[in-house]
Amino acid sequence: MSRQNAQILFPVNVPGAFDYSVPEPMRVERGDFVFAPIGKQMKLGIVMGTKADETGRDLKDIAEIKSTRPLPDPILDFIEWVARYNVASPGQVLRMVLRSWKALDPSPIATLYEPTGDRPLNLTPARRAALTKGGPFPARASEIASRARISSGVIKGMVKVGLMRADERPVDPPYDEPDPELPGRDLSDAQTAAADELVTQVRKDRFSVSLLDGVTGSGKTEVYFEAVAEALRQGRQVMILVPEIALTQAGLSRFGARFGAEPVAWHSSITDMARRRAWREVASGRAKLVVGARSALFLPFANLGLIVVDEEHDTSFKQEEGVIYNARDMAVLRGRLEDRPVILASATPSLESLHNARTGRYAHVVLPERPGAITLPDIGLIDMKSHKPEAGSFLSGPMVQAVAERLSRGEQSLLYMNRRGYAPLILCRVCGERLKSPDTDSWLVEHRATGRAMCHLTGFSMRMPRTCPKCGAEDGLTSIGPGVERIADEAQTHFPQARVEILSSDTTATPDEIKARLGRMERGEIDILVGTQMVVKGHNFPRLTFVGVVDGDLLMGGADPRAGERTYQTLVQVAGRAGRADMAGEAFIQTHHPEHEALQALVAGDRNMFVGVEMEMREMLGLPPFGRIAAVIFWGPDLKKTQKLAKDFVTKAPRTDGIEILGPSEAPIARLRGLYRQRLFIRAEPGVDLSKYMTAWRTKIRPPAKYKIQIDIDPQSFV
Ligand SMILES: Nc1ncnc2c1ncn2[C@@H]1O[C@H](COP(=O)(O)OP(=O)(O)OP(=O)(O)O)[C@@H](O)[C@H]1O
Ligand SMILES: [Zn+2]
Repeated sequence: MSRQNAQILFPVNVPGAFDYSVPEPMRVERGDFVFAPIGKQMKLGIVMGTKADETGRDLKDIAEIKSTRPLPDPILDFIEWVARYNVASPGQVLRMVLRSWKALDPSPIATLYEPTGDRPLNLTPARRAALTKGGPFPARASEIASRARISSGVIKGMVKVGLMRADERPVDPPYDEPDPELPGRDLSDAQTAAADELVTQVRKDRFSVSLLDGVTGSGKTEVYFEAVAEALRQGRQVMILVPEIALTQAGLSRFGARFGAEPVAWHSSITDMARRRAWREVASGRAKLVVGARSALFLPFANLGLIVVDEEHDTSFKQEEGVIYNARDMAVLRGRLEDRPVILASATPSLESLHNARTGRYAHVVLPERPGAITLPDIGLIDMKSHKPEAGSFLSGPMVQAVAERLSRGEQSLLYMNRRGYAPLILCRVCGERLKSPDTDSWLVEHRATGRAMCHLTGFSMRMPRTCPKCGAEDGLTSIGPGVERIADEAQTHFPQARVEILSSDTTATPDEIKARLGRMERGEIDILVGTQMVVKGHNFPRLTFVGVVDGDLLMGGADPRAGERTYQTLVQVAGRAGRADMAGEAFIQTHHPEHEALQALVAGDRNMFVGVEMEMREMLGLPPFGRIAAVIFWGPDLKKTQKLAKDFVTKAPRTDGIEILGPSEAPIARLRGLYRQRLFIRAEPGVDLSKYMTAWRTKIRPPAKYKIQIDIDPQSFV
């Protein structure tokens, strides 16, 4: 046998894998974890491939194989494909897979204590505290001690007298198994038909994509639960991707209720310990049901059976930093590499997915109505040109009237305003100065509840100044425009007796407060809820019958070719929160442009009309799904040099047919955290491999230190 060479990929941002020699008698295989020297360090990497050494090159030796489960083939392929598609380095993608090194080792073993069940009457206070306040059990002595505010010695004493039991156990136990045989809800005929179609795809046990396209409240979740149950019956694992803000306890409990065990939750704010446990259990194939935000896509499933992307149109599936990728598209790619079915669910599918369904690439599974006698809400427009509120007010007469009616009937209203804080602009009446974020092209937003002025782009915040920072005038600063806090104030002024609360993803509200507020809303303890985007996601409030959109024009305009689509999607989703139980719902949208086609389609309840107009426009302009686009953003500390970098980059464009270059020009956010931003768009005809083209282009220029070239394939954000 000849000596083996191996290509090792390290989780670092370098162009690719490095060749190493495998010293005899060591043998490695694709997917093995190894230690190898890189620079002066010994680093853990992964074997991407091996070959017989024919060249006799002088290569460094691999130092050691780590004894752990190798990464499965499909995820190795996935790493390479994600990198290629998004013009990133495979090492950066590997880093997203290996979020927890400790997960590669078996669970640490510790001495864990739990009560024996013996409970004599004459307990000392410390021992009683250990039993009543020390849980959940089993736990380490130190954990019990700190929860019960006693010393660890007490617990050891309890073992001696038979009140506690001590065992050596893994700290990270496996999760409870979901049970696919628990009964779901009784499905309507339409829901049953849809569920059957999805179950059939799961039984075929190979790659397919189904678009589950059902109106708001039609029971999409109940329907895809049947497909999930089928995959679990096969003994396989299921990955469900949801928008990050849908990962609330209420959201997870729904899975728990259906399958008898809480799913494994994966998102950006879980603890390191939870991350390690989840990763290890997913890799072993034991964790069966994972519900996660977009990064769950990079978990190393051993035996994946089904991928579901819920709210597939949602913009939060796009990661905008580091490796820029769209989790919905990458989920379809992962399904293809794993050769397993994928379900994309939405009440407002993206035009790309609709196009794929219409052209037959995706199966189209449609739920045209809500189950039973429940109907979709009626939607009306309020023309703000003829219903102008007084200066400094933002709710029109008809809107206030609609809320008043609900209040008199004991029903709930939701006022949607997608702006956090009190007012989006702080202006000096004396000198005209606007309060701006330092080093960033963005206005400061007044947050009255906390008394601060904040930048929503960078997180900068300062105490709300009393005098104008420019002219020094006292009491000259005034707030322009509405945010949720201001709308809540106005609603409270109209209805002094009403229980008004705000729901927004603010730094001031802890997850527990948000949970409590959602609970009060569900139980009918809030009359008027004023909320941002956060209220849109998947909530069911049975007594909510009126939705008022304070500013229907907010999402429109600008240079964003997706603005129409976004407006339509958001408004359908917000309106769709009304009348989901047995009381009919209604929605009003305040607008200055009632003639806008997205609004007209909404009122007519005619999605095809909107989609038709939008598709025609996209086809004419060669935009997705009829062509592809990429964005390039140039970042740098000096304006002139950033402009020059962008221009130089354009001169290096490889010559190919079917490519059009637009720009460079200043980005709408021209300065962020002190860095200037220039921007370029590339439009490609359908047949062009845009990723390959951009990769070739990218290698022709190396930005100077402190300058950055960022490539975004299929951009969703146009700032
Ligand atoms: N067949 C049924 N019988 C009883 N209740 C049902 C049935 N189908 C759905 N529901 C209930 O209707 C509500 C809406 O269902 P679900 O959340 O699954 O809809 P959805 O299509 O995912 O909604 P959206 O896209 O608007 O978030 C839920 O409270 C759900 O439990
Ligand atoms: Zn001033």
